[in-house]
Amino acid sequence: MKIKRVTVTPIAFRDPPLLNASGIHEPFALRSIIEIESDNGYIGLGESYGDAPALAIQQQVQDQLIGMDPFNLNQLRAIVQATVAAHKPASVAGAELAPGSHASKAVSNAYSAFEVACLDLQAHYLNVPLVDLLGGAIRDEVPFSAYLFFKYAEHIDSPYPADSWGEALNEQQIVAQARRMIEEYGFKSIKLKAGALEPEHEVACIKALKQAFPGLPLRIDPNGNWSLETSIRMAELLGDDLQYYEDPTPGLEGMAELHKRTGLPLATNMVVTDFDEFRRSVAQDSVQIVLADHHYWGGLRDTQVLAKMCDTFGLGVSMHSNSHLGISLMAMAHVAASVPNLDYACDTHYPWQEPDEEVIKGGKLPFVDGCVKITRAPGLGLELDRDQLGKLHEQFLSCGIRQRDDVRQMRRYKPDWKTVKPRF
Ligand SMILES: O=C([O-])C(=O)C[C@H](O)[C@@H](O)C(=O)[O-]
Ligand SMILES: [Mg+2]
Repeated sequence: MKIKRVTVTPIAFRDPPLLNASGIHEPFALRSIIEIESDNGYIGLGESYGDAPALAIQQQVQDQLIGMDPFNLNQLRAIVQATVAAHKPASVAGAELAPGSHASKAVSNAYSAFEVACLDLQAHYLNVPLVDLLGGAIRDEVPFSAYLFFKYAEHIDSPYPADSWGEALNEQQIVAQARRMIEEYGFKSIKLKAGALEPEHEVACIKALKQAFPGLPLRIDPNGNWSLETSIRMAELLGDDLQYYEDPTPGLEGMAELHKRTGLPLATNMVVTDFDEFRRSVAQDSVQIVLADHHYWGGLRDTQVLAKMCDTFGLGVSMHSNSHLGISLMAMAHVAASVPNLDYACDTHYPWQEPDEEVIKGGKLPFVDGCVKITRAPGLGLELDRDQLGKLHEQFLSCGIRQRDDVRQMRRYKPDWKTVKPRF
């Protein structure tokens, strides 16, 4: 079996005005959809970053895969490495919130984009679910958490009508957002994206969530926007309210000191983003839970390696997300299903994406009781809806955004918005 055709299609989909440590989401999020077709008619799908630098590498790799055996993932890695070495990728503004967009992650992120599509193709050829190529499913239902954001009701100068979630800036609105998400999807744990408003206010929102949903595990993620002192002060207010404390303060050293001073379990997708940082983190006990993300950790199989390393060094493992569609969700679910020590519900932005903006046949994937179900369908069990792909590609062409920049977007609301970090 040989690869006959590789297509990388950039897409844009509507994204709500979600607040974070950098600023605010732009009205469109970018992704790329990868299709790999074999000479005997099988197709594998992948989804990755659609920002210009990531897209440029994917487009440089795509034609080099023609004629390759889709089982030869070592050859894929070599092609990606040579391509990245030849074209030094540009750095990306605001990459800390989307670590896979960072130039240093160019190999792992491009490799991952094509690895998922090759594994999907292999699994279709063998007529088995993709997870079988990862050692088989330890669980066939993968739990996800309700991922809450502070948000405005609508985008500034919005190119489309407001989303149905409304404003969420105070305790009542955040509890209402959680209630809707839990009622619609059945999530059994809650994450609050923080680092956007005053820390005491964000902690008050956690307290309100605790009161409204007693017994549900809670997490807060200020994306490194709190100083060490603020993080300690908030830890005192939070007491034992949290399942884990995600990236409150920047840097491996800051997180190590915070853990030493509070004893709280710290999770990260910011200070441990590759195996070198993993090694440095273990040496100083910076974090206790690593949030994996196959998009920048070098694919599904390297995510399994990361999970094994976490197990070896006594760390927990959970999963990070960025704005994404169903191919990414299913790839996340398949690898999560294969990892024995994935003991936490994974993050997902999927509920924030609009129901009419999915590129797979059948529309948006369901969560049942907060879980994505792994079926026995071959591969990821997904088929592309070409009309939808075309529509979201047209939207990419017309939306004018080529690189995520939450700071630039916030300056449209607040012209003197600073990038200083930590802000609080
Ligand atoms: O856990 C995280 O840090 C994220 O999910 C990063 C994302 O970029 C999030 O901050 C967002 O979507 O604004
Ligand atoms: Mg995070």
